[in-house]
Order: sequence, then C-alpha cells, then structure tokens
Amino acid sequence: MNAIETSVLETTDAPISGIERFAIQPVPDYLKTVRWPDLFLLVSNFLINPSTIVIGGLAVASGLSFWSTVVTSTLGILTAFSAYIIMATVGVDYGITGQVACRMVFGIQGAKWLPSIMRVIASTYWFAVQTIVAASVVVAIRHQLTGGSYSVVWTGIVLASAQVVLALVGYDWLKQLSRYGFPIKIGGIGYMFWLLAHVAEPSYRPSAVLHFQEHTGWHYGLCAVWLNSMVAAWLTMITDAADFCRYTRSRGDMWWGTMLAGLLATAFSVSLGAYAGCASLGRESNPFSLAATIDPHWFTLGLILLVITLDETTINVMNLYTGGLSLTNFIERPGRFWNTLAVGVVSVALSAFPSLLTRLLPFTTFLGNLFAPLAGVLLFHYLFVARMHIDLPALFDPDGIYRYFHGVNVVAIAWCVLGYGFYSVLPTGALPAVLTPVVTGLGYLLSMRLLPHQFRQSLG
Ligand SMILES: O=c1cc[nH]c(=O)[nH]1
Repeated sequence: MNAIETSVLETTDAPISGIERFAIQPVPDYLKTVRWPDLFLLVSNFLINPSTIVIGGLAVASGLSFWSTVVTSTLGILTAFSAYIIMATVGVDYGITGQVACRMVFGIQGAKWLPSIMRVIASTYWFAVQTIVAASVVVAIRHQLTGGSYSVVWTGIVLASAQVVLALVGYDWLKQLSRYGFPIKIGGIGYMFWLLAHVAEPSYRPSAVLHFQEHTGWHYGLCAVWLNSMVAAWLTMITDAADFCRYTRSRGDMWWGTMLAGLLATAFSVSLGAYAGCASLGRESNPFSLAATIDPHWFTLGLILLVITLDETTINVMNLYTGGLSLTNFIERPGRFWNTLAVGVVSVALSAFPSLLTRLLPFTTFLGNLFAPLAGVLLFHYLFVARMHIDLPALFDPDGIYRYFHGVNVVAIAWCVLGYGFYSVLPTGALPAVLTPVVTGLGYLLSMRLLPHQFRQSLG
C-alpha cells in the first residue's frame, strides 16, 4: 500500500457525512470510470441555474439585444471554462480536489488561507443569489394563487434552510434527483419558451424578440460588462474545477463534457432569460415570474415551481459541496458534515439579503478581483512552473517540497495581491477578468524564473 492509499484509508470520513467517500484524499485510478456524457450532464445541470437564466434577462434590461446577450454570456463562460479545464486536468490525472491541488502553488498553509476562504465566500454568495431568484419566483406563484403579498426574504430563508438539510442528509437521494430532474428541467424550460412565444402580444413573437434592441444591442461597453461579469462569476469555480473530474476516465472525456456543456447549456439558459427580457420590453428579467403572470393556471404554476426548485437545488448542492470542502481544507477537524453545515448556516443568513441580486454586477466584480489573479497564478504555476507534474505525497507532507516559506508561497500570494490592484484600476472595457489572469500569471512566472533559487526557496 503506498502513501496515498494509506492517507485515503486513514482519513476517509464517509460514515459520518455520507456526502462522498473521498473527502480531500486522492481518488484511486480504478474508480475513475465517468465518461464525457455523464460529465456533460453534470456540468449542464449546474449551468442551467436560476442566476444564469436571470442574467440573460438583466443583460437585455441593460440594453443588449437577444443575440448579443446570448453570444456575450456564452463567450464569457467559455472563456472562464478555458481556464477551468486546465485546472480540472488535475482532477483527472491525480484524483485530488482542487483545494488540495492549490497546495502545490500556494503552499500547504497558504492554500488553507487564500483559495479556501475565497471559495467559501463565493459559495455562500452564489448560494444566496440562487435562493433569492428562486424565492422571488415562489412569491410570484403564491401571489397568483392567493392574491396575497409574501416576503422574498422569509421565503428565501425557508428555501435555503430546506436545501441545507437536504444536502446534508440526502446526498444519495439528491444525486438521483439531479440525474432524473435534468430532463424535467429541460422539458419545463422548453415549455416556458413555448408559452412565451404564444402570448397574444406582438412583443412576445419570436421575430419581435430576435429584433428587440437590435440597434443598440452590440454596444461594446455593455457587451464588455456582461462578458466580464460572466467570466468573473465562473472563474470562482477554478479552485474546485478538479473536484468534478476526480472520477473521470480521461482528459478527453473531461474536455468534451465540460466545454460542450459550457456552450450548449449556457446558450440555452441565457436564451430563456433574454427571451423574457425582450418580450417584456426590458421590464421583467425573470422568465419564471413572467410565465407565472401570463399563464396563471395550475399546470403552468406547478411546472414552474418544479423547475425552479430543481434548478436551485442542483446548483446550491454544488455550492454547499464546494463551500464545505473548502472549509474542510481550511479546518479539517470538524469534518465535512459540520463544515458543510457551517457554510449552510452562513448561506441561509445571506439569503435574507435580496440586494445581493440587485447589486449583482458590483459583487461579481469583487469576486473577479479576488479570483482573476488567483486563476492566473494557479494556471501559470501548474502549466509552466510545475509543467503539469504534482508530487502527490508532498501535498500531504508539511515538510515536503510544498512547504515553501513556513507553508506559504509568498511569491504567489504577493502576485495575487498585485493582481487584485491591477484588476481594480482596469476599466471594464479592458475586460479585467480576462486580462488580469494573463498579466498576473506572467508576472508570477517571471518572478519564479528570475529570482535566485535560494531566495525563491526561502520566500516562495
Ligand atoms: O451558483 C453559482 C454560480 C456561479 N458560480 C458558482 O460557483 N456558483
């Protein structure tokens, strides 16, 4: 039995959490059997989520046309996924989680602080945003059913709490739900397209939707805002990219499954929001609420409720999963279950703040500020410093080569801070979420190459 297998057996926490067999330990090769169609379904299931759908509507409301919204948003996700799949290769090749892989770059202690905490922030934020979108749909449906007014905040808190409980005690059940729920989501969204296209008002006709705002629709500044925001939103997954591919059979399976999902699922989700935005002449960005208003029959309302619940649950289980795993990387002792619960409690509390959705752009800018430099350092280190080679036992050895300076790669951290500043001064038109990883990564690489070896060992 080698060191990795020993560490797997010694620290596996399966019986307590029931979340997954291998917490932060490498998955052995014989368990890597997942093919690209499964990964395609998994990633598509994440991408077809409430916030991606509503972003389509928000982009139209801000002045983009249907086509510019779809193209810009899809390009944004494909850009973020180009970085994502490089770090996901770590999961395929080595079977480790992204957070553990970060130790190779930031040092065993450094990875506990920077990427772990950052992903906990991103997970709790996204959990809350998804919940707020779903809560506003539930409120709209209840209004249609009873005529009363209900609180988005309280509805959000109830929804969020139910999801935390489900994610903690029903992981196996949820896995089945996300697999069998996927066709329901696709069918339900297809039905909503059909519903919107058959409203007897001229603005709802497909031809009107496709030509809405066609004159202002390709304004560069606006396209840049939404493209940048999409890149920033999904770069937050880079520290966890490896997690979803630890059971994948080959790099090819991962690349195809992930990128195809990025293209098709994003275009599909964003189109629904954009359709609602255009049809309502920019007044309603949430297609679920719009559909509930235009066809308040029990069948439509029931289907919308089912789709939004499935949509929100799938993505928020992922947010809790990554948040819990990141916290476990930061403090291992409480275990996956308690860490996930802690992330869940904070996420529920944040779900009481609808301004997290109304101020989506400033918040995604902030996340971009954090994650874009980190992505650059991670990518350039993995590709050009480590040349895609990881010393697995050293990831778990406090005195191994990833010790750096007292467990921290100071050069990597310094470049993340510099990159944060660089992102902050760039105008949105310069696409900071795209430019910052390149500049920060190059700066880091140069430092690692030019600093004398002795100095690098002591600092980084
Ligand atoms: O829910 C979401 C949305 C975008 N990115 C995430 O990590 N989670």
